[in-house]
Amino acid sequence: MTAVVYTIASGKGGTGKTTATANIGTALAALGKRVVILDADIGMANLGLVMGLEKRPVTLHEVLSGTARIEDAIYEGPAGVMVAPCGISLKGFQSSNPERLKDVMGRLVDQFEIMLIDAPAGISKDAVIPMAIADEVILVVNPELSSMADGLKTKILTEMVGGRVKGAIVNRAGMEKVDIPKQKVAELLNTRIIGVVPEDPNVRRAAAFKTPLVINAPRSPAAVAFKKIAANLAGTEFKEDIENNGKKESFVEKLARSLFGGRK
Ligand SMILES: Nc1ncnc2c1ncn2[C@@H]1O[C@H](COP(=O)(O)OP(=O)(O)OP(=O)(O)O)[C@@H](O)[C@H]1O
Repeated sequence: MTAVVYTIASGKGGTGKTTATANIGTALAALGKRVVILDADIGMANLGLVMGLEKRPVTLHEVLSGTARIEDAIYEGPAGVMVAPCGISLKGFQSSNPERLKDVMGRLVDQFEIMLIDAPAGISKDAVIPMAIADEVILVVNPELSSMADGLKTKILTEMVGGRVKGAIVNRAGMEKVDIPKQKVAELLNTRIIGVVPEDPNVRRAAAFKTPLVINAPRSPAAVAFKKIAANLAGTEFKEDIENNGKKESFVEKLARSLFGGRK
C-alpha cells in the first residue's frame, strides 16, 4: 500500500481549506479508506479544533521540531480517520522545521491509502513545501475574482516547484448573485473543477460542535457536496440513498435539520 498524497491549498486564507480537508478526510474514512490527515498549517492550525482533537499532548509541532515521532502525534478522529493535529503556540511554530514534513510523509505512506495535507495559506516556505511533496494539489477557491487571482498564483507556484494541480473545489458557492460560475472558474484557473460546495450555515454549526459536517449534518447540502468529492477521489460512485439507508428525508426531518443542525 502506498498512499496517494493530496495537499489542500489556497492562495489567501479563509477559503475553506480546513473545512474541506476535515470533511473530505472523514468522508473517505467512512467509505472504508485508510486515511491520514496532517495539519501542516503550522502557524494558524485549527484542524484539530474542527475535528474535536484539540489540546493533544504531542502534535505535528513537536514532530517538526524533532522532539517527537510522528507515530506519537497521530490520533483517531470521527469515522476512524487518523489525524496529526498541530499545536497553536507561537513557540511551537518557531521551533518547527517544515522541511521535516517530507520525512514525516515518507514514514506514513506505506500505512495509509490516502494522505491529506492541510497547507497554510500564502506563499511562504511552509506553504510551498506541502505543494511540492504531494502527488497532487487540490485548490480551494471561493467564486469571486480576488480568490481567482490567489488560486491562479498558487497553481503557478505549485507548478514552479514541480508539483501538480489536480483541480479546484469551489467553496461557499451561491452566496452572491455575482458569483463566478463554475465553468468560468475552470477557464480562469485553467483546471478542472473537482466539486462545488454551497454556502451552508450547517458548516459553522458543525464547527461549533467540533465535529465534521459530514458526521454532524450528513444530509446538509455542503456535507453531500463533500461526500461527492470524497467518492470521486476514492473512485467510487456517490449513492445518497444507500448512505441514508434508502430513506428520503421527510419534510419534518428537513425542517428540524435546518432549525437545529445535526444536534441530537
Ligand atoms: N461552505 C461553507 N459554508 C459556510 N461557511 C463556510 C463554508 N466553508 C467554510 N466556511 C466557514 O468559513 C470560515 C473559514 O473556513 P476554514 O477555516 O475552513 O478556512 P481556511 O481556508 O482553512 O482558513 P485558514 O487559511 O485561515 O486556515 C470558517 O468560519 C468556516 O466555518
